Amino acid sequence: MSTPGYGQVFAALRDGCPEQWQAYTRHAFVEGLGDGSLPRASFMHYLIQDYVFLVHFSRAWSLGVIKAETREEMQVCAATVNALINHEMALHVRTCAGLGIDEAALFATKEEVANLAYTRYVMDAGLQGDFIDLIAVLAPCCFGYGEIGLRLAGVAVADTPYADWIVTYAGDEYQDVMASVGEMFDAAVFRRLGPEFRTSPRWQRLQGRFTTATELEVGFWDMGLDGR
Ligand SMILES: Cc1ncc(CO)c(N)n1
Repeated sequence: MSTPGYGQVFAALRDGCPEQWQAYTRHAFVEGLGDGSLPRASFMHYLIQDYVFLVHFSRAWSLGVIKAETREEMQVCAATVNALINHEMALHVRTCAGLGIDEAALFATKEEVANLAYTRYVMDAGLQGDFIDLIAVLAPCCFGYGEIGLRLAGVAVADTPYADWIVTYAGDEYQDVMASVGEMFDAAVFRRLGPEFRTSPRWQRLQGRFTTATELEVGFWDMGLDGR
């Protein structure tokens, strides 16, 4: 199937680590969401950790407003922070509330090491580098879930209990934000590295950040499965 377009910089980074990208987006956890075979306990373990993930992920996106060099960059980062806090996290709150887990309990959840490692790596990469270092390390999370959501929406069995999750990421709200992030990322990289960005001395570092974040996404799914 064709891959949705989130811009040419993302496509170049993704194509620079095909094995890791495959391990992330075709992980057993993901396949279990689509065919409904994922154990409920694994899903809940993942979702509660993901709530905490999103708290720190939102903090990292907020750093984008600080590192931005144009109002457009600021605008896309601010809109993403809004989407994460006010929309995506609503899925987690709603799903957990249905099982009697209230938001105070979610916020107080103890982070698993794989979760902690991922978000603090993102935060540190963003603090150390400039705006495009930050977006490169945020990109696998954003676009990976966008790709996974769209693919699962096409192949998931009708009665998967995880339809709400799939729709959250396949839906227009998430996809529209991702399209604007992809456009902004292209413009941000062209602005700093020029159209021949792949030959820039900085490219390998951006690729390294992206690849490591992708590996940490694999670790996050593994953590979810371990919760069985
Ligand atoms: C671990 C992880 N990666 C990406 C996303 C998408 O925002 C998420 N919710 N959780």
